[in-house]
Amino acid sequence: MGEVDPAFIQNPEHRPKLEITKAEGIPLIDLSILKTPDTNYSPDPKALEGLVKEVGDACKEWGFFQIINHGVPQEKRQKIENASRKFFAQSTVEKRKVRRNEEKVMGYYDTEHTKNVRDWKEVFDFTLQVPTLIPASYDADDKEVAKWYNQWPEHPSELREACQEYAKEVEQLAFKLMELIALSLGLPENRFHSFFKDQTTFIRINHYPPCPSPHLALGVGRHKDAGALTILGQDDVGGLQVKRKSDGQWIWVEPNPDAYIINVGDIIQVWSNDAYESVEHRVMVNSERERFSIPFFFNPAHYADVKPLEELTNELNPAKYRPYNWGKFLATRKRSNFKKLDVENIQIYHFRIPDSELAEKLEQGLSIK
Ligand SMILES: O=C(O)CCC(=O)C(=O)O
Ligand SMILES: [Fe+2]
Repeated sequence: MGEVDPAFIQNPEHRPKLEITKAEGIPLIDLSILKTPDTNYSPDPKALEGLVKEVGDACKEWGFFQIINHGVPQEKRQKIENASRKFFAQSTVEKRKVRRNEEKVMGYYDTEHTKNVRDWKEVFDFTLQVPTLIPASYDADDKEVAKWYNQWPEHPSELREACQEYAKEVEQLAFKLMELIALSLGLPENRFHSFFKDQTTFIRINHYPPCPSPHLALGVGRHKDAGALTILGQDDVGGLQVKRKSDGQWIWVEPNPDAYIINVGDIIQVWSNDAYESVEHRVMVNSERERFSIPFFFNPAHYADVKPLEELTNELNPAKYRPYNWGKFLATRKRSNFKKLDVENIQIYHFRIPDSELAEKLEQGLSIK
């Protein structure tokens, strides 16, 4: 990646301003009360109630928050970061030995596009479950299921173990967070667990090299995460910006290498019937320092039909989405990642029930009362 190829250049309205808005940041939440000193430990109910409220408020107001004292050992995080640095420092030829393609969906990739503009980054993807089952195609009538396997590079040889150990730790955290989110919606704490039985979760290691034109390109263009929940570790460089719900301003997320950034994905938005929204974010690059980040995309089983939870809908708050199959949604997304399509990617609003129809349902609901 030398000078800026036109493929990387954002339309003027999407180019980042280099003077950044630091404003009041996304909420910082301390999870230390969840730490389990022994197996019979359960947190003080009052403290837990306070924590659940903090999580619920953050999901409602921002769709994003940071957590500290999250229980993922610093040493595991260091190990994956160190191995990743070594991996990306190699030549393109070496890295492309584990290049992703239409059949092998996991591995190295350096030409990803977000909203049809190329991202200034290279990535390495791996799944948690091996193999991960996923529909073979995006065609709704095709019932064939394919298997995703990981591709591990020869160098550095420690990358594989570092990734697997890290994934186990973050997975536990992901379940804990889903419990807090369930409680915050007034649901039993294990309400979401079964969706993740045959999860399609994957982890991405992002490397953003220094960019000669940070005012024209983005590390990742504006987007929302399609899965349930994202747990993002980032180094001390910074670059992530979140679109503030209250006024649509792009807010810089102050990097804290001890914390994780959590964001609600599209699936939680649908499950919660819009009580919590998946929020747009993007990544700025800079001309001096490379940056690393590691998102963990917590995704349900491919056969999950995503729809508003019955407990969260009623005649006065009818379901705002038609059900959609997660596997087909993901397969459609993966397909367009490879080709720079001129059409818009599949989005949850394609499944949204039109307001006029919702108003009609609401009227019917009211007349029953
Ligand atoms: O690198 C980051 O801070 C965020 C990356 C991201 O949003 C993504 O990969 O979906
Ligand atoms: Fe993202």
